[in-house]
Amino acid sequence: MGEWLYLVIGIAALVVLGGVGLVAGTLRGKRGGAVGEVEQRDAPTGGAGTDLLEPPTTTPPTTLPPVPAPQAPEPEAPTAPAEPAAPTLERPEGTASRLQRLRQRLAGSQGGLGKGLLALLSRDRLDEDTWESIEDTLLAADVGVKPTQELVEQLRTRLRVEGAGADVRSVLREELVTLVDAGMDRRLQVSGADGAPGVVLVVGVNGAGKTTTVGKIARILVAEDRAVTLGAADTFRAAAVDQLATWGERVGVDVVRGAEGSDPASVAFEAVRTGVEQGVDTVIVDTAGRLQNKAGLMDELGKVKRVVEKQAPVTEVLLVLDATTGQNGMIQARVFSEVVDVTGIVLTKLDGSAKGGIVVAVQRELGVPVKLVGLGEGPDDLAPFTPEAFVDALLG
Ligand SMILES: Nc1nc2c(ncn2[C@@H]2O[C@H](COP(=O)(O)OP(=O)(O)OP(=O)(O)O)[C@@H](O)[C@H]2O)c(=O)[nH]1
Repeated sequence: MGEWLYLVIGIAALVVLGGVGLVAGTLRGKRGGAVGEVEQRDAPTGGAGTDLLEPPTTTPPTTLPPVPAPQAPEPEAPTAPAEPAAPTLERPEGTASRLQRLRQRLAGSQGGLGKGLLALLSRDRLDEDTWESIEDTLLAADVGVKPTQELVEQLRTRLRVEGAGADVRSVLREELVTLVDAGMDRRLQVSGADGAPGVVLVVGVNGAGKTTTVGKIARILVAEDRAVTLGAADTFRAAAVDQLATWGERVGVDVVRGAEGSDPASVAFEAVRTGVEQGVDTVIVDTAGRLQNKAGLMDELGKVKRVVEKQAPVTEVLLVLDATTGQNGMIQARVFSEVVDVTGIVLTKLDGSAKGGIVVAVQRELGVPVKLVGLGEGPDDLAPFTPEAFVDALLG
């Protein structure tokens, strides 16, 4: 009996131990499936009890950069609707510095004429050959035949009378100033009467520098704190209208323009009407310069002047001439002066021509003073014409 009891207890103990092992094995198998095959194989295994109790590690692999926590997008600050940037206005160059700068340029382009004359006149003997060379020098500079003969005659007389002690330079200076005619009134008529604006019509053939000159005059007036309106009545060339609009924008001056090909007279009328309405000091009108025939030109410019004068009297008609065109320029000058009452001449491109003598020739031809000279393509390269400064630039 005792032996049977030992046998039953032994079997019972074996059954209990086997059951415990079976349960533990099953539990271990369940945990491994949850983490994944690779990790289950490589992970260091601790004791069976610890695996069961601790939560699976969630540490990310160190080779991967930490994933930034997603952030809620920041609300964008409300932006005010963008306002168009105000154009930066240019400040045109003041008169004093412009004149000083341009005198030097004039001396650069015209100095050869004066120096050439001085060299010839300073010879020990002024024989016929020398006088002929003096004439040729003046003619080559476009002074014109009659003024050349007059000047040579005057110089001959004075140098003969004053003899060997004559100051050749000052004699030449005086005679040149007389030739250029210091007595003419060269002021620009840019002011109107009775509260009306001054009205300046700018005429001339295309390419002479009309539009550029209108822009440059506007800058001179703006530099003098005058209110200005521009009229783009050169409606035959769209680019001329755009060009003028740009000149205006740069100094904050209104430009009245019409559609391409519209009636120049109506644009001119509108420009002056706007100027009167806004109470500006000066309206400058750029006109078209088609020279296809005199009758057509006369019709066009005559009409512009007539309609403009319904608003305010025209105070100045400026004829723009390209100094480099020589005799051609003189022919144009004649035609324009027959069509409109030219009151002043603007000689452009004197910087690119050694033929400053055209100043004398054109004044003689038209009986009208040169009032302004263009001395470059820069926006402030326009200067009032003064005979003394001109002659000094010639003589260097
Ligand atoms: N060197 C030099 N060039 C000038 C001068 N004045 C004008 N120009 C140039 O001459 C060219 C013609 O000038 P514009 O003002 O367009 O001539 P325009 O008479 O109005 O001609 P359209 O616009 O065709 O009617 C431009 O390239 C100007 O820059 C000047 O005094 N010196």
